[in-house]
Amino acid sequence: MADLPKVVSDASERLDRIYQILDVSDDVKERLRHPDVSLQVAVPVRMDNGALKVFPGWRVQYNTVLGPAKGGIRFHPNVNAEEVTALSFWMAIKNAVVELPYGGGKGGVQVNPKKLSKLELERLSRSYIRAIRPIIGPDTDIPAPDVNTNETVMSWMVDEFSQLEGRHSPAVITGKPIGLGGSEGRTAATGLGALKVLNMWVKKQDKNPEDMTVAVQGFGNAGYYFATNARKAGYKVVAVSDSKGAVYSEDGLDPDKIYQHKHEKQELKGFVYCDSSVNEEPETRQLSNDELLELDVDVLVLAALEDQITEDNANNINANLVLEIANGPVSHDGEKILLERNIPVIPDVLANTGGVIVSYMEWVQNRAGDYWSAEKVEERLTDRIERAASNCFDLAEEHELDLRTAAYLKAIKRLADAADKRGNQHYFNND
Ligand SMILES: NC(=O)C1=CN([C@@H]2O[C@H](COP(=O)(O)OP(=O)(O)OC[C@H]3O[C@@H](n4cnc5c(N)ncnc54)[C@H](O)[C@@H]3O)[C@@H](O)[C@H]2O)C=CC1
Ligand SMILES: O=C(O)CCC(=O)C(=O)O
Repeated sequence: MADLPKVVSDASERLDRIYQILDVSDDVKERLRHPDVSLQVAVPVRMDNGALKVFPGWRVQYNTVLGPAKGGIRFHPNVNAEEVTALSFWMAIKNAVVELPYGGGKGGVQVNPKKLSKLELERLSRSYIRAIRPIIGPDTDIPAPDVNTNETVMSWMVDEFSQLEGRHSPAVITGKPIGLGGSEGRTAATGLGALKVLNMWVKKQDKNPEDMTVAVQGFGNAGYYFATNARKAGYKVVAVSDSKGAVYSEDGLDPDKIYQHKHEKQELKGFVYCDSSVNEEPETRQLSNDELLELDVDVLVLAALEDQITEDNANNINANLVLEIANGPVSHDGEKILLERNIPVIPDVLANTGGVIVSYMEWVQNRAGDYWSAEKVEERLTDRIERAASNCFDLAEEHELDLRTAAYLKAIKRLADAADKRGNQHYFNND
């Protein structure tokens, strides 16, 4: 038997604590330690110069006891088997936390998409779908966007799958543009959902958004929609960053102006804001990414990549609360230090579920052929994510757990119940 995935060994202490509270059979415990399917594929691409280049790709399905696998596709130079396995495990947990009828799924290609032309990117997207086609489908595994993939990439992928199947198959992938069966509200859902969870926490602490400062690491899809909605809700967004650097203003930034600048220049660096009617000096200043992480703010929001807070820098964090929108931005050891220092972490498996919740609604709409208004989507998102947040906050209080362990407790209970109900033969089809 291969070594256990690192994500499982990292979570083992947390799982042991959960098994003290929940009665979970040894069979289910053992099954949860291994992904169902882990597929590595070659993704060949004809480059514009005529050469053939092969990129490694993966699709992993982790525990599909609750339903088909669901989760995004990432294009990034650091993608590897271990990362995709961890991301698929977290998808299994988060889908169970928000009570979706899905297991965990995640995919990725090890590539720097910024170095590809648009046509090369389209060929890569189609080639990846051809490679993973045997294991995906509306009833088996439903991909979606993640880092460096977007609705255009999803359109090419749906088109490729539909051509291979010989029929239009919009429900195979979510995060599509509205004209191709996408849902209202999907693009903003991850950032907006995270804000709704933060608002619940703030209300519970008897705090007021207007008195709170926020720094946001990562200014892509998730970070931008969080920041712009947080500002509208009254929080003061004092800093944001992308991979090349950060900008800061004590008086608060306007995320929409920064978005415009980033769109024009492809980076935040160089963004300077000055309200000349009040001040001739620039009100913004540039920071390094590390400086952003160490700011003395009420909420530090992590919306970039994994392992941004680890045992190496957790002692330098000065925020009062960490909100994880990225998947896995605080390492296992980093979190231990934060919790010892009384800095709570609102975990990814709760905070970033807005995206997959609206993906689920897109899938439901595709299957019913009935499309909903933006208001209906937001109302359903709010209802589902607030219910999950409230469950996790209550479980944390009741069992004196940190919020991540409380979320895992809820998830493992659902996964174990479903496994038990499916019966012995589900896991032991040779018995
Ligand atoms: N887009 C979605 O619906 C969902 C995304 N997530 C997670 O949220 C995170 C971000 O995803 P997206 O916004 O979709 O990706 P994206 O590709 O749109 O944006 C990522 C952003 O992070 C920045 N970044 C990368 N390294 C950085 C660093 N060291 N410091 C500061 N900024 C850095 C990039 O420049 C970019 O602005 C990922 O972990 C993803 O898995 C989770 C749930 C759903
Ligand atoms: O929308 C989805 O299906 C999944 C999004 C995703 O990859 C994630 O939540 O990490």
